Amino acid sequence: MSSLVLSAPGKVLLAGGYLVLDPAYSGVVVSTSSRFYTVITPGINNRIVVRSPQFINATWSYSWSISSPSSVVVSQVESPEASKNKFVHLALQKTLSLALEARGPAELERALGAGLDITIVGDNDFYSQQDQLKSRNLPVSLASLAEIPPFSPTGVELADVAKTGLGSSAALITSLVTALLVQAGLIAPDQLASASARRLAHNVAQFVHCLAQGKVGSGFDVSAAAFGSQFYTRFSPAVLQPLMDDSSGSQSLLSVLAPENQAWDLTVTPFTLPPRTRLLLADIHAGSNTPLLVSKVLKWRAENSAVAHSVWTALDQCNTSLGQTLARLTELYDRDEYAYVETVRWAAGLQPRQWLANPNMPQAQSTCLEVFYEAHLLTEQIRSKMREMGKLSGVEIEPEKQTQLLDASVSMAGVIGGGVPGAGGFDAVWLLVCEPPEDTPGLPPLPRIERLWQGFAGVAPLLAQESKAQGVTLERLDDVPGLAAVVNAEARV
Ligand SMILES: Nc1ncnc2c1ncn2[C@@H]1O[C@H](COP(=O)(O)OP(=O)(O)OP(=O)(O)O)[C@@H](O)[C@H]1O
Ligand SMILES: C[C@@](O)(CCOP(=O)(O)O)CC(=O)O
Repeated sequence: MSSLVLSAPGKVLLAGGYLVLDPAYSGVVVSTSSRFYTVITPGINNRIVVRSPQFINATWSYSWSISSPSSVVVSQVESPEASKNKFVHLALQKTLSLALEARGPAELERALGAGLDITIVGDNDFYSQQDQLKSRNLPVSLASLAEIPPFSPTGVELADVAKTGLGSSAALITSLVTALLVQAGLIAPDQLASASARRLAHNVAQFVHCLAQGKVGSGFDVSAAAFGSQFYTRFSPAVLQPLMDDSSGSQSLLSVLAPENQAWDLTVTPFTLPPRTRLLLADIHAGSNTPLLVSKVLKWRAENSAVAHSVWTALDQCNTSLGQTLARLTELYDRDEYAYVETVRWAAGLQPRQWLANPNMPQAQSTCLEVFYEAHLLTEQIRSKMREMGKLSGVEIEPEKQTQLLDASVSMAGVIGGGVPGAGGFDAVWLLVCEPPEDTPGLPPLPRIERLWQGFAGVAPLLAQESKAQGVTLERLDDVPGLAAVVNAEARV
């Protein structure tokens, strides 16, 4: 059976939380190796059946009707036990409407055939696996997480799952919308990497995500899902306003969502973490209510504009410098790989405050070390400013428990820095850790940090690293471990 598979990564906003809502400021976003996958296979009975096999009561069945020449209506097929999924329903409705507008009814009928079967799954990291580890009697470690089968069932309904904050809805929508755009012939599979295909996928996903959330956020999560790790400056919400206000669905989607539309004024500057460093996330088995945190912080900002302006300005300087410093490390690697790798070996065995202590360090290495140390200082300054923002606005941006976890973690040998990502609160926290070559003497930082975290109740690492692939990607079913098994198990039900 032919299958079309699209994946999109999750995200970690290392720096720029709250600020990135304002187009005057940027964020540093890392896309994660943890991804959402959408698999489309031919269906039957003129139905689009969408299944999320990791959840209980998560199959949604839709019919469609095309009234010539310009309207398609996607309706959920009612059944007493059917739950609703606004995100999935809107992705279908809006992407098929766009396909009808762009390619006409005959092409849309062809794309839908006798129906579509769609399976959606997310890597285990999007959901806390701590209960799984407990029930399997496994110690809390990266090795144990790797033993949990891919796309493991959560045992609960979608509304009740403990999320880790990696942006499940943005990754889900981006993979689903892009898969539908490919299925409908708006994106040729071999063109997906092109700038215009990616922009189309981004624009449609951004619109659907905003509509499903009922508001236009900064959109950094959808941008990371579409384009990969980046420095992100938001688009003006005005570009989407006509579509957000169009309750009758009569507005042209194509004129707003087309990649050529210059009103999409976001800035995406591709970025990667420095070589021989690793992103490491700590799930704290909780998850944040981002909209609530955002509304409180923005209310405080509006009521205290002078103080807020000085906090925002100071934070922005640190955030921008952190982005530049990380990019500079990659440049230093490109310029002198040997000196860079020797620096990582040295830094991996010492706490940051000891890094600059050797007066006999060769010049090229001490230059590298100074930049690593600068990155460390900046992450600490950002944490301190974020705590100040939280204190002033009465919001737990870096709650006391995370402060303890991060303080202990960032004083470990080989840890460059860390922080609370995005809106902060109880989402998984991040660290950037040195990864020295294997022949480096001594225990590397990663297992030492795992051991440290085992002393913190309710804390577990996640497998996620930085995504090697840039943004939304066409996959082969058999190349993704465990994916064919979940899709085929579903098909047998
Ligand atoms: N596996 C899935 N299958 C189908 N729909 C999903 C899935 N995961 C998420 N969703 C959709 O996304 C919605 C959750 O979106 P919400 O904005 O609350 O999460 P989020 O902020 O992206 O979460 P997080 O950043 O913590 O991962 C769900 O109600 C559902 O509609
Ligand atoms: C607070 C905010 O800037 C970041 C939220 O990030 P996260 O979903 O908590 O990772 C909100 C936004 O950018 O839409």
